Amino acid sequence: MSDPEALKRDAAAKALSFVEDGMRLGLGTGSTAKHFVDLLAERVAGGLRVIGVPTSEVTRAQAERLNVPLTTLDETPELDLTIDGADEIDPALNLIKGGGGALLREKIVASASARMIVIADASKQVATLGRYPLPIEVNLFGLEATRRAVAKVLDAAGCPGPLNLRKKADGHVFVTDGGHMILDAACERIADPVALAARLHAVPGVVEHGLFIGLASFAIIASPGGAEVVGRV
Ligand SMILES: O=C(CO)[C@H](O)[C@H](O)COP(=O)(O)O
Repeated sequence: MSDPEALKRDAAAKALSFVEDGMRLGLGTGSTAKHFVDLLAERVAGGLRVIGVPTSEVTRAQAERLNVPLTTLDETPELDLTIDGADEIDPALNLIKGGGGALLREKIVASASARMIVIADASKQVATLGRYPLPIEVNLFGLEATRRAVAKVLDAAGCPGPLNLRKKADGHVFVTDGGHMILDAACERIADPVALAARLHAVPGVVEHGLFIGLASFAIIASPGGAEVVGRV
């Protein structure tokens, strides 16, 4: 059995080979992206000049601790490359993201980047998105009304539910960096991610959802045989 952390680190290490001196980077969130920031920091200590926009307060704290220079999208609105993990990756490189709750900033940062590399171990590859619960970030105002409207959209899309308000291990409601809540939708199989993405966006109160359509340029997938590029570099 391969060590999952070693696989994530392999994917992160390969992604580092696409980072060039002077690049403006989007820094992802999650355990795989954490490996990337660790490895990037080693290169920065060795003289690599980059500047990064973190996709969460957790990643910001890590990057600051490791002396990776940071900026914001207000100062640096266009980025060269974002490197981030994913919860699921389909053959068209559509993604489910947001398992770590950072989907809103992750999507803003990826959208501001010329390219996005997804790093993951092979367990994240699926034929059809939906096995992993789809995170939907919602405003606190009108939460129950929004939840019902989202449930209708999911029902029409063939998602059986349940639709759960995300809670932390201590039982308290999970609050995102933007001060919102997350509804996790059990879909099992998302037959048409593009249509579902559009319908979720149309619900007032939905801030963002974890379907990342057409944002990933390519993926680096690590398995015990090595880390392979999936898609066109
Ligand atoms: O979208 C994310 C956080 O919001 C993460 O990228 C996703 O959950 C994957 O995390 P990990 O690398 O820990 O499996």
